[in-house]
Amino acid sequence: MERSLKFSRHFNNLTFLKKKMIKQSMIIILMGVSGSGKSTIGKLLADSLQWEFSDADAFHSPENVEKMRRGIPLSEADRMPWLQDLQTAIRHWLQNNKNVVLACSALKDSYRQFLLLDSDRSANAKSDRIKLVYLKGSYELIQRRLQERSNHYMSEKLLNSQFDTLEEPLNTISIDIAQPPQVIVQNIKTALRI
Ligand SMILES: Nc1ncnc2c1ncn2[C@@H]1O[C@H](COP(=O)(O)OP(=O)(O)O)[C@@H](O)[C@H]1O
Ligand SMILES: O=C(O)[C@H](O)[C@@H](O)[C@H](O)[C@H](O)COP(=O)(O)O
Repeated sequence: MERSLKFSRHFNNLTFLKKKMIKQSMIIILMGVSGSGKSTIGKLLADSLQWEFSDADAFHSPENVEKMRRGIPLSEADRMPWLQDLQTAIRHWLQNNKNVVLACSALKDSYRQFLLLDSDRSANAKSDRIKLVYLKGSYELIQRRLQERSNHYMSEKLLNSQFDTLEEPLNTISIDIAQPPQVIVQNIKTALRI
């Protein structure tokens, strides 16, 4: 009895040490309105870290994509299944210890709460494995960039509604997007200390 108790304590200590030694993966969510540079910066950042890159655009249903193509803003109900799928993906990455940069508009506080606070089941409160980075820029700058962007379904007419829906995050790393892409990537890495 005494022996088996000792063994089980020893085993628990080993499991604890093993957990501490395995470096836990991280998810960086790059958020901001359409045209703020989430995909461009996200790919560069993921490349420079040798992490996976994922674009939340790819999680939208064909119906959502068609709506945005026609210049109709998504409703709360349109976004719910999309956010649900993104939450499932984040859980999967965390469980499989994958480092991922995710480009995702995450315009409202409630969406961020859903993705950041409710995705990491092992976290008691806020997950420290999911980092949020806000790509911040003026309407005029982003409008100019959207006018120059081609091969994208998103109608530039939606920029007004994107800004109307946007709730700027507080107490979050906020990066000025007026800089060249490589400078932005370096600023994000510096801010996150990675
Ligand atoms: N820092 C930057 N400087 C100049 N152009 C940029 C910068 N970031 C993005 N762009 C350009 O702006 C447009 C929108 O960027 P994109 O990455 O598609 O934004 P989002 O994914 O947020 O919609 C693209 O044509 C992209 O090449
Ligand atoms: O919630 C939304 O209204 C959309 O998610 C939107 O914010 C997102 O930005 C689009 O997917 C367009 O794609 P781009 O951001 O790449 O333009």
